[in-house]
Amino acid sequence: MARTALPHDAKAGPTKPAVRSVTLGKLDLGPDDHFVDVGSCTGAVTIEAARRAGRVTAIERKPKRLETTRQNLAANGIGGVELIEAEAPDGIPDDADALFLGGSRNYEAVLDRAAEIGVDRIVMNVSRLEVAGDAVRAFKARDLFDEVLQVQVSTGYELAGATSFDSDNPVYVVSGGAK
Ligand SMILES: C[S@@+](CC[C@H](N)C(=O)[O-])C[C@H]1O[C@@H](n2cnc3c(N)ncnc32)[C@H](O)[C@@H]1O
Repeated sequence: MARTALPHDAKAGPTKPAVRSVTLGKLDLGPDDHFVDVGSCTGAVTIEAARRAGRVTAIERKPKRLETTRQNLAANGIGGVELIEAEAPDGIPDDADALFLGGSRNYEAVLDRAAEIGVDRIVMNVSRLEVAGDAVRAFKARDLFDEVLQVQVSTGYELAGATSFDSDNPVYVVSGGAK
């Protein structure tokens, strides 16, 4: 798999590489899938999803960040992604097979829409504990819940000829889908 270059940054994001791996593992994308990235921001998840899914739609409410998604997609040589400036659930297409919530604004309405159109795989990443609890309850209330993971990653770096570790904050990865 090609490395993901993110030469253009944004105030939020990117989803860290190891967390992207877990997220994309849960999404299990293939060539028949239409994937929707809600809150595409730097485009880090959009780019890696576009290498796997047949179709990708990226939705971002902030125009500057959507432009960052566009620039980073181009920097990775990826075309064909539909970019929508909207605040989801607006913009979510009827034929979505898999959906990622990287942004939590309106997430209950996004889950309502995902349940209504029968999205098969849904992943939401959350960093704040209380929001994670609320998100788990929201997945369960709509019969969308499968699992929540707490992902905590430490990355090795060289220190005095040996290896030490830098820790990232934990991320809660809530996953499931319409039954
Ligand atoms: C933490 S960032 C996502 C990071 C992204 N996955 C990446 O790798 O760069 C959250 C983003 O979601 C956007 N966002 C939040 N709620 C949204 C919604 N309902 N619709 C569209 N964008 C949303 C925010 O503007 C922000 O850019």
